[in-house]
Amino acid sequence: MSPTPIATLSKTKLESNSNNYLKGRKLAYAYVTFLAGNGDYIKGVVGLSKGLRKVNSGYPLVVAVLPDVPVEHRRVLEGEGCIVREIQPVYPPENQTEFAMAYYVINYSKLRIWEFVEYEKMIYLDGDIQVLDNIDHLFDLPSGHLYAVMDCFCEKTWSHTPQYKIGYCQQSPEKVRWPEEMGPKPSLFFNAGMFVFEPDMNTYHDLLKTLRVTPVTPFAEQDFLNLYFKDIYKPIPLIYNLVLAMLWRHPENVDLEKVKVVHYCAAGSKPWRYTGKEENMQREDIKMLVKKWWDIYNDKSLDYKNVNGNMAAHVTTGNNGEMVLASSLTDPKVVVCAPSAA
Ligand SMILES: O=c1ccn([C@@H]2O[C@H](COP(=O)(O)OP(=O)(O)O[C@H]3O[C@H](CO)[C@H](O)[C@H](O)[C@H]3O)[C@@H](O)[C@H]2O)c(=O)[nH]1
Ligand SMILES: O[C@H]1[C@H](O)[C@@H](O)[C@H](O)[C@@H](O)[C@H]1O
Ligand SMILES: [Mn+2]
Repeated sequence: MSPTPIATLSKTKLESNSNNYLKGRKLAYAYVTFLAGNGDYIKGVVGLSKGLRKVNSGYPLVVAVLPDVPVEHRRVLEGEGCIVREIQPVYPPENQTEFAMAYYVINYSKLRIWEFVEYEKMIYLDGDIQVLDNIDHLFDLPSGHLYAVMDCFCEKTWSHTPQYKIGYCQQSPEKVRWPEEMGPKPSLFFNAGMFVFEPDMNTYHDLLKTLRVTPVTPFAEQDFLNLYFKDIYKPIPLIYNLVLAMLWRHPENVDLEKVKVVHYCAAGSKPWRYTGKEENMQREDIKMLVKKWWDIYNDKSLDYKNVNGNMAAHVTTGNNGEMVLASSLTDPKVVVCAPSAA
């Protein structure tokens, strides 16, 4: 049985809390990212965690880790105030992987985050994402939908698709129109590096069941999620997930000043691996964004242990096994979820 959600807990318990910062907030919200392996993506996650703290996010960052993430890396993340949750790998059906880019296969494991039902709503962020501005308000979007930013089809990573072959992109659908003879226009397609979703056990089981009978395609879980959620998907503005290629493919759509979330997904743009050698990587806007990431990553004042008087908060376990939210400001403990009856 899953923990009792906050809504069913006694009101007085919450109202008796005197901390204004926590008042009126739904506490069963969290950010979530995903980490696999013992490589350098942990740097991305640490950078993301510090970025969320810098913008005074009111919710914790859960890191869903695969079993191959070494214990030292888990300790680093906990030391950053993250909640580390181990998940088991999800593999695509056997004999189908030949069609998937091997690199993406691990990403199917991301489906496990639907299992995190102690949270009512979560915002998933890839480890190669940085937040430049607070996006907590996205938790207030009406429930019942999956929210994400529309992808761009113009990079070579899309060369296997009919869209790429004819030069059609949903970001500028008037430039090259979708020809009638090619059938119905493809559904809107989101980039799966960022999305707002509601964990739910029924959805979780159905996702895994459906995956078993779904052919594997090049963008792996990104294609799968797009297919699965196509009826409830709602696009949100690109300021919530700037896929870097937008800067040179659709500059007319981008107002960099307004961007709140940057996704370093273009080839050669991961800040912790940046050399500036790959195509487009010498652009001034890219150099500026890579520097921004490093400034956050290197900022010691954003380390969890150094944050005093900041509104950082994390979920911890109380004496009776209940989940509590502890703020570093006054350390009031507010029950988020009652202990599991299981
Ligand atoms: O060795 C790895 C590889 C990936 N990751 C995690 O998996 C995420 C996805 O990988 P990338 O960010 O490198 O992938 P892209 O942004 O290039 O790819 C996009 O397409 C992918 C298709 O599988 C996913 O949907 C991904 O979320 C989406 O942003 C990473 O951010 C990171 O959180 C690791 O932890 N270790
Ligand atoms: O448009 C994006 C981009 O090209 C990324 O580099 C790729 O990894 C994504 O999955 C894709 O959707
Ligand atoms: Mn990514």
